Amino acid sequence: MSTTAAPRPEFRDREGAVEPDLVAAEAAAAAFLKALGMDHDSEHLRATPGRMARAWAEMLTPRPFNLTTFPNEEGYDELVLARGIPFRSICEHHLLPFTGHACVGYLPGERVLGLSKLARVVEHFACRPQTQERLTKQTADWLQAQLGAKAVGVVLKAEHSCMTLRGALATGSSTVTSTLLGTLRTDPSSRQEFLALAGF
Ligand SMILES: Nc1nc2c(ncn2[C@@H]2O[C@H](COP(=O)(O)OP(=O)(O)OP(=O)(O)O)[C@@H](O)[C@H]2O)c(=O)[nH]1
Ligand SMILES: [Zn+2]
Repeated sequence: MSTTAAPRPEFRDREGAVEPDLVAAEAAAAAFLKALGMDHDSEHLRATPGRMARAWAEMLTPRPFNLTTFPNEEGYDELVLARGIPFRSICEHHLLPFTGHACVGYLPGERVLGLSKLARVVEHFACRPQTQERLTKQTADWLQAQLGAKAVGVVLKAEHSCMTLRGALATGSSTVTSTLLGTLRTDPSSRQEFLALAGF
């Protein structure tokens, strides 16, 4: 009996995005350090502009991944939640990192998503200058559009270094954001169940 493999399209939503120019980024990093009065001729700092360029390119370039879904043969109709997904992103206001954990869940329809993809989609949208609100909503909207899920919930809790290591110096503070779609938004008991399972 022949079986037909389920489609596994590679997810890239930034077709046509400009590849990082590491040579130009290194020169800009060197100029940046010089403008801040840093002597990058010292042995420790000599290679720093190149490291800066590669580090920022790494943090701002999403890794493509396969959208592996499976038929929901058992008709599983309860929430699927992945909790404690670590993520790091870059605040678009200061270009400083914010880091935390995500809880991503959905109520399956005809297909279920490979579990690791719940983490990969957060990482995907995190690899760009972001606000926490947008990252939360993009993750939820993507899941709903891709899966035809009956409900989607995303909660992020993060520490913004722009707020803790400088400026307000609000050490230890964290920011929580959530996007609930479908029945998680409209049905108070489903919403309550999701938030209880999410542990927020
Ligand atoms: N809503 C939202 N604001 C953010 C996020 N990341 C950083 N910010 C805020 O963006 C704002 C930028 O404010 P500005 O007044 O232009 O910048 P600033 O002078 O450096 O402000 P301070 O951080 O208060 O020193 C700050 O209040 C940051 O806390 C985010 O993900 N969401
Ligand atoms: Zn910031």
